[in-house]
Amino acid sequence: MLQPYESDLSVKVADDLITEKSPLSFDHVPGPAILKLWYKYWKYVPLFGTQLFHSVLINRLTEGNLWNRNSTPLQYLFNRYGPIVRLGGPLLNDIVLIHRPEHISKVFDEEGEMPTRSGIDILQHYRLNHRQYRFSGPFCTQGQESLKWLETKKSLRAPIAEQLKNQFRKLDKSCNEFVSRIRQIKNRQDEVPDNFNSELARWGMECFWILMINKQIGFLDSAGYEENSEPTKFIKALMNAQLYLSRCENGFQFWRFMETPSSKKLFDACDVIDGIIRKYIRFAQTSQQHDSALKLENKNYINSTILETMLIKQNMNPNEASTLLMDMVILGVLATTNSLSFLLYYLSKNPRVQRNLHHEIISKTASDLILEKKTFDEMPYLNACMKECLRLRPPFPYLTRLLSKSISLHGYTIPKGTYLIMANQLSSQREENFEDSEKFRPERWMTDNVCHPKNSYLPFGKGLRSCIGEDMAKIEMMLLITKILLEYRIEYDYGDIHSNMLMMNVPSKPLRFRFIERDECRN
Ligand code: HEM
Repeated sequence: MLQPYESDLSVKVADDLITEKSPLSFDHVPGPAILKLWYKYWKYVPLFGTQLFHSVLINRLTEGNLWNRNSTPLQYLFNRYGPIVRLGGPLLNDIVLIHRPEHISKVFDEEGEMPTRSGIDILQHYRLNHRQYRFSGPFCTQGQESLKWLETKKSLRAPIAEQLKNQFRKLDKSCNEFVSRIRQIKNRQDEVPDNFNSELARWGMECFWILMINKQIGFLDSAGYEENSEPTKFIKALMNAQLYLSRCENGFQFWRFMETPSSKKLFDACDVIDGIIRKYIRFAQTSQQHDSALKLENKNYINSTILETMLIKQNMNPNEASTLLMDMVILGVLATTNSLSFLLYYLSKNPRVQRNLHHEIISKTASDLILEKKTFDEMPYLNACMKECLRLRPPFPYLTRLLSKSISLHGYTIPKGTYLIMANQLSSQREENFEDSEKFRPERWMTDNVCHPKNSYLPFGKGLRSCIGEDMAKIEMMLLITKILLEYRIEYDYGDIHSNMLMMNVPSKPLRFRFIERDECRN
């Protein structure tokens, strides 16, 4: 039975009252009435850790014994209270959890011109307080600042699409280098070492800089692996940043009051990343001065790199550009490489799918056909495999929005200022939205009439604040999978890999894949 929020248990929620015509007040939204600190819950809302801090006490709080071995805490809450759950407290805005596609649609339909999502407070703190910058970064930006970001974002879309086409050959080359690297690092049982995720991060960074500055930096070169090389320093800092970002955000946020070991390590890692990014910003500024006369005269940015576009066309200062690039790296590049890890895992666990995909790849790359960006439009199975992986393991399991106006959801009035957590991973794993939802079945995306409810699958978010790196991520992932499968069959012999939360879904175990040479196997 549903219980109304707060202590007035005498208020009964009659189903027939729940109509859009006469919305019930917010106080009727069900949710845990007796709040109790509960650690397990917290880790399932990591992205939201920020705004939730003052409600650390609230967010892990719930009624009775929440631990249910068969479901995540979030599922428990939905099973217990229904499709709309209110968590709230005396200290902060209320939080409402939703998962139904029609409710998610409604939030996006009404998100307005300045949508706000939950930021990442420790990153904001790093920028605004530690570095004294003025831009808190795209992931954190809110209010008026976000209008400027949205303008920048709009102007970057065309250059990104342009560079994905123009730099395709370089991306292709870096994927070939990665494939060769696998050959160097796998052991006699064809197994790659435990740190394969950081190898993938090197490849992700190489692709990132190709697209931003049209150059290969050498993350996959032998010199780039030397202990004191810039790529090695960058990758170490990146992995540390991911780890300590998550430690600072999830859990009690002592860093708000004083420097903690985790915030220090995070800031040190961010300083290294910032320092290296700034070096490329300085290069771009120099080359900009060099030929800016020509470019400005012709108002022609076609030959500019994305970084130059940020600096020239968007007039971003180095602090702003560095902040944007750092967010893209820490959250975007790692989201891509973690998704790739899961895709490799799913392919290794589903030999039939891997075989079908290999056949498609062979047919498209037969004879001396040169791979091009548009080749992927003709590879439906590859696209389907990627979608299926992002359905089961989207890097960001939640989307969040701060309501800019009151809306009516499921018969309740949800007031302006409420934080909405939209459980998109849960939504794309519910049986009513996807049949056999737990299975990795790319074929579900192959029919003309894909029948899942609108907005039940949103790995890249939606609306004005949706992911700017979607095409980059997709093209890079498809290119690398194609190259890998052309050379190797992938196997994995260990226990199931689930996801851990490190600001995003990351594989719970080392990626000890076996890459077996194609010419040693029959398929
Ligand atoms: C598989 C890879 C990726 C996934 C699944 C992903 C997913 C997401 C999601 C869910 C959001 C929030 C959207 C929303 O709130 O509606 C987001 C935002 C963002 N992503 Fe990605 N992302 C990926 C890769 C990338 C890459 C490669 C980059 C850039 C290099 C990037 C840059 C960004 C930026 C800058 C934002 C903030 C956009 C804004 O606030 O307006 N992402 N991403």
